[in-house]
Amino acid sequence: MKTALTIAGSDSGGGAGIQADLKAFSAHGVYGMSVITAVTAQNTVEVRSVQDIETSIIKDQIEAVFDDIRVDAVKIGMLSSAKTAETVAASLQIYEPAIVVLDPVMVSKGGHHLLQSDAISVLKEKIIPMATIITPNIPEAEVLVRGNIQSAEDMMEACRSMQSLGAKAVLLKGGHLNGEPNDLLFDGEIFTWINGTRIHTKNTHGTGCTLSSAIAANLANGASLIEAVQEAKKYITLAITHSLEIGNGHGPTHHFYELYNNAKLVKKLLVKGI
Ligand SMILES: Nc1ncnc2c1ncn2[C@@H]1O[C@H](COP(=O)(O)OP(=O)(O)O)[C@@H](O)[C@H]1O
Ligand SMILES: Cc1ncc(COP(=O)(O)O)c(N)n1
Repeated sequence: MKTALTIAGSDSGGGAGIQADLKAFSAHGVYGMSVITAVTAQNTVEVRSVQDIETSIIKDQIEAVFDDIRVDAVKIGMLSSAKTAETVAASLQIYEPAIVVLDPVMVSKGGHHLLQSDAISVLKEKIIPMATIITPNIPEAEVLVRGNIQSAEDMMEACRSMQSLGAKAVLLKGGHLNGEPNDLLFDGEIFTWINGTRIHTKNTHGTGCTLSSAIAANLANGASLIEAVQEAKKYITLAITHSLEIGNGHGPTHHFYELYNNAKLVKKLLVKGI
């Protein structure tokens, strides 16, 4: 069985962060592991408080996993502080994981800051250069490139600028712009639009976490970058289509194990002509 490790924050409400990542890994048939960077007291409405985990414990968690278990892919989410980002960068440098999917989480759907501003330079200088792919949304990309992104041309320019920070590829998510949620993949040479259809729901808590974890799981399972992203887009679309009316705020996406796996099985059988 392939394995994936998420390095991210805990969401007590279960919709985003570590909890969403592990659910997405399982739905893809990948063995999930976790390094917790921060504990958030959170539900579908708000983030009430955040406790950063001591950096020595973050380092220990990373070492405990890598010293014992083969890690096929790493997904990085909420890093919270500059010292946490420094610790994650230094620890990963020792193990040099081949696949790193970075979701540069900055602000929650409810507007709570999940990354302190002095951590942005560490993210840019030390974490992004080790990423196979980074998956910013529009507001996160605007912080990383220090500019406004409104059009398709702006998205292309932002991708180029972020890729030049050292990531192998960039998936700029268009969900925060008006119109269809079309994402743009740039691998350093080719631009590919990964188009979507907007689902009208408020239940989008954890969509970014889910998408990046699905990409990590697909890469762990041996998919090419473009296949990993295209399949993950199908997965997140299904997960939003069947999102859950849980809580009073932004409800979580549904990690639709049976439907997702059945859909893949039917496709396989059709290809084989069975
Ligand atoms: N209402 C929606 N309907 C369909 N797809 C969406 C919707 N909102 C976001 N997406 C897609 O979900 C994925 C996660 O994006 P986004 O919500 O922008 O992430 P984040 O949680 O980082 O803000 C992207 O592929 C985006 O295009
Ligand atoms: C621990 C943690 N990590 C990430 C997010 C972002 O998810 P969203 O953008 O859907 O609020 C979150 N709310 N909490």
